[in-house]
Amino acid sequence: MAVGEDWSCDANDALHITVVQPGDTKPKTLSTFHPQFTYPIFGDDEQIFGYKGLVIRLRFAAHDLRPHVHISYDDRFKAVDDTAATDLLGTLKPFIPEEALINLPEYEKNVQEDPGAKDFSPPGKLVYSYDVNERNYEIWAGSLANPAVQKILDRAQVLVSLFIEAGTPLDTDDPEWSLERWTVFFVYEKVKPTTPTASSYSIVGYATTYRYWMYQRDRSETPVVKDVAFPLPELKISELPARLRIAQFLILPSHHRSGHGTHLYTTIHAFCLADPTITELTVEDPNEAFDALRDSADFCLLRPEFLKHNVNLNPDPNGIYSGKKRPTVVPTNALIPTQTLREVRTAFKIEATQFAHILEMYLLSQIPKSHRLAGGTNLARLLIKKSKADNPDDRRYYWWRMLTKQRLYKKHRELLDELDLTDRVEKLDDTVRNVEEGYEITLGALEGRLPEPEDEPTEASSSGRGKRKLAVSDDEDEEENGAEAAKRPKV
Ligand SMILES: CC(=O)SCCNC(=O)CCNC(=O)[C@H](O)C(C)(C)COP(=O)(O)OP(=O)(O)OC[C@H]1O[C@@H](n2cnc3c(N)ncnc32)[C@H](O)[C@@H]1OP(=O)(O)O
Repeated sequence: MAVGEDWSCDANDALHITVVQPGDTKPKTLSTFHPQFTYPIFGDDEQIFGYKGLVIRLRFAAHDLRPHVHISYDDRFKAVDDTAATDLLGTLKPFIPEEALINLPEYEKNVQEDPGAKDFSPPGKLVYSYDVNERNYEIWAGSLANPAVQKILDRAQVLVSLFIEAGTPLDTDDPEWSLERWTVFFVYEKVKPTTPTASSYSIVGYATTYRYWMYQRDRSETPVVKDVAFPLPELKISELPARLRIAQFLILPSHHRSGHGTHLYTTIHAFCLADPTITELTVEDPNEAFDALRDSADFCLLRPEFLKHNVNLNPDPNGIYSGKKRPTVVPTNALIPTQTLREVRTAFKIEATQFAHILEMYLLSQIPKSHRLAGGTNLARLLIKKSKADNPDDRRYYWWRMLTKQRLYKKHRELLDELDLTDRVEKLDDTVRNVEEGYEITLGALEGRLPEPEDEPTEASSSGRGKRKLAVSDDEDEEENGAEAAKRPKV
């Protein structure tokens, strides 16, 4: 063993995840991919010490995710004093079920000759079917209290540590009443079985969701102390008002960017709409890719509703444009139909911050591009002229920025109030620009996919000047309930 030889390797490269299905004589590979992260298992450096040519193969049967771990390497570091090769099995054991540790021939036999495969159907109920490129897919949903759901989830959970940043596997040993809060959605492809005894299902992805009790107080009723008889009637958690929260959401890499994530998300959303006890759909720690998916899906969902109600920014709120006095507050109620929007949000069960994002994106899309930053509008001129700009689309854009700044200010008030006025204005300007750029990316990605609205906004020119300080107070009686419910890094 040469001194200074490099015995470390990248854990993400060493770990191969393989989906298998029965073949002619032994299981064959359907897809293979590497994890996105291994730090929850191998530490922050994602390095494994003590092996050359290391391959850790984590196999899953395509239908029921029967797992297997197989480790192979060319050479292993011989321990010197305290320095020894990583104990691979010991490190992996907390993350994989015990059943994954049998020998490979036995595993292959189990997959090849699985007597239950032919009649296997995903656990729970079939809730949605769809086609992509002439391939059929199904989404099944079941309670985590169902042992069949639990079994597949237990087998899949290691993927959370490998693909969802800061994701933690669920504890499926919880008491039944708690497991009943969880609904797991599985996406499967319906395939032609590879052998007469093979399954016709192949995993694509899954999501876990849970009911999160929502406190609701009827403010029209004065609270009174009541005499009630004990014991109190038993409460069923499934009957209490709740938010539904998406905890983990995963599509296997071999199926990415084919619309499965969107189908899964919209199915979960439809599940919320159909359940009268669920008031809102929220998401736990969404990442950037999930945000992009959710924003596109929610935009497509809400856009027809906004069009139906002619939602648009009023370029002349309260006749201010024609008046002499400049407004000192953002006249929200005069700018947008707040009551209608509240009703749309409630009906569609979209969480408040997410709804605000989609509304802002929609209102921006209604301003012709040449009057937005992305189309090269003259912002310096607009900031002089402000709400007195001659062109209604310039005024719309001005008010769009003010509305968005108002939301951002409310959300980050504590932080912003620590800054002096000039820095605060600059910070808000930077933030609104970032937000706008993000919306433009999503709108750009959706371009061409959306039906053209009948009344397209018109293009026009702008000019003028003026000066005024930033107004961030609000005249809207805003509904605070749940506005910050989901943890979301996005502003
Ligand atoms: C609550 C949570 O669990 S957050 C964690 C989410 N899960 C993960 O990150 C695990 C690993 N990644 C995945 O499972 C998948 O990549 C997902 C779920 C993020 C996306 O699933 P997909 O099936 O690929 O999404 P889908 O094909 O429906 O994409 C819809 C849109 O979302 C956006 N999108 C999807 N993936 C990405 C990405 N990696 N980066 C940026 N945008 C993305 C795009 O706008 C895409 O439309 P396009 O493909 O036409 O451009």
